[in-house]
Amino acid sequence: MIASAAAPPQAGIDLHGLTKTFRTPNGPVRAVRGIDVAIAPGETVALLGPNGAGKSTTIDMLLGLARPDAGSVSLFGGTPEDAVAAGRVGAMLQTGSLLRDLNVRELIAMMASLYPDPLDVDEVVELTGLGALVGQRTQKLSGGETQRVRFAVALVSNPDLLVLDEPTVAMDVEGRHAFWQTMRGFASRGKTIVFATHYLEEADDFADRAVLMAHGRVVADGPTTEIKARVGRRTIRATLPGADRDTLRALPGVAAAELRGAAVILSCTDSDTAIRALLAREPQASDIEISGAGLEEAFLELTGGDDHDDEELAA
Ligand SMILES: Nc1ncnc2c1ncn2[C@@H]1O[C@H](COP(=O)(O)OP(=O)(O)OP(=O)(O)O)[C@@H](O)[C@H]1O
Repeated sequence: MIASAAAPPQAGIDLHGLTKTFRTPNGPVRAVRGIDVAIAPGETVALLGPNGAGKSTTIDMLLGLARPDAGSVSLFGGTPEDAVAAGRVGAMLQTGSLLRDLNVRELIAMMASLYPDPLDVDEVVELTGLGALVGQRTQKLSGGETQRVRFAVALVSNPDLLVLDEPTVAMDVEGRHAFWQTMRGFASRGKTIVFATHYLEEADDFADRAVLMAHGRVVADGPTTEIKARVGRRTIRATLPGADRDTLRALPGVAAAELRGAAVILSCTDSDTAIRALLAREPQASDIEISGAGLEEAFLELTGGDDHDDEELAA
C-alpha cells in the first residue's frame, strides 16, 4: 500500500493565461491561446480534446518542460521546477524511453534513489502489477509492459501530483482495467491526477472533472455529468401509432421530432417539460424511454464548432 503522505497542501495547480506559439517554417502555430485552469489538491481531472487541441503543450508547460510565452503556472504554490525537484510531481508522457540494460526492479530502485521520500520499490512493483516482470530487461518489454514500467517510474517518488499524457494508449483492455484500478487507489489517498486522453469513457468513468480543449482554448470545464448536461439534448423514444410529426415538434421542450413506423423519437431541449406535454397530449404513448447525451455527443458538439482563427489572432 502507498505510505500515507502528509496532509495535502492547500495550493493545487493554477494555470493562468497560459499561451504558447510555435514558430514554424509555415508560420506561427498558436498551440495554446490563453487558458485558465485551477485544480484543487485531490482532484482527478481529464484533459480532453481532438488531435492538436493543445493538451500536450499545456502539460509540458504545467511540468516546466516548455516555457509559456505569456501567463503563469503555479504548482503547490511554487514553480513547476521546484515541485518536480522535490519529487512532488510524477509524469508519464507520450514520449520518453526507458533506460536500457537494467531490469525492471533495478530501474525502479534507481529512480527511487533520486527522490527524498520515495515509495518502497516492492510496493510500487505490487501496485503496478509488475511482479512477474521484475527480472526482465527493459528493452525486452512489450509496448503495454513498457507503459506499466513508465507508470511505476512516475509513481515511485510518491508524488502529490501525477500527470499522465494518454497513459493507456499501448495497453490492452485488461491492462487498462488494471491501470485504472491502481489509479483509483492512488487518487483515494488524496493525490491530484491530471490525465490527457482520447478515450472518452476513461474520462467519464474515472475523472471528477473534464477540461475540454479545442484549438488551444478551454471550451468546457466542469464535472463530466455537467458537461453532458450542457449539451442539453435528451432523447425521448415512445411507441405512438398514427402520431403527427408537426404536432410533436410543436410540443414545448421539443427541438425535433422523427417518426419511424409506430415509434416516435423526440430530441429535446427540456425533456422534463417535453415528457409532460407529450403525455398530456398523447396519453396512449407507451414504451417511453428517455436517454441523456453521452460525453461523446457533448465532446463533438463543444469541440466541433470552434473554427480556426489563426490569422485573426496572429494579427
Ligand atoms: N514543437 C512543436 N513545434 C511546432 N508545432 C508544434 C510543436 N508541438 C506542438 N505543435 C503544434 O501545436 C498544436 C498543439 O499540439 P499538442 O501536441 O499540444 O496537441 P494535443 O492536444 O496534445 O494533440 P494530440 O491529441 O494529437 O496529442 C498542434 O497544431 C501541433 O502541431
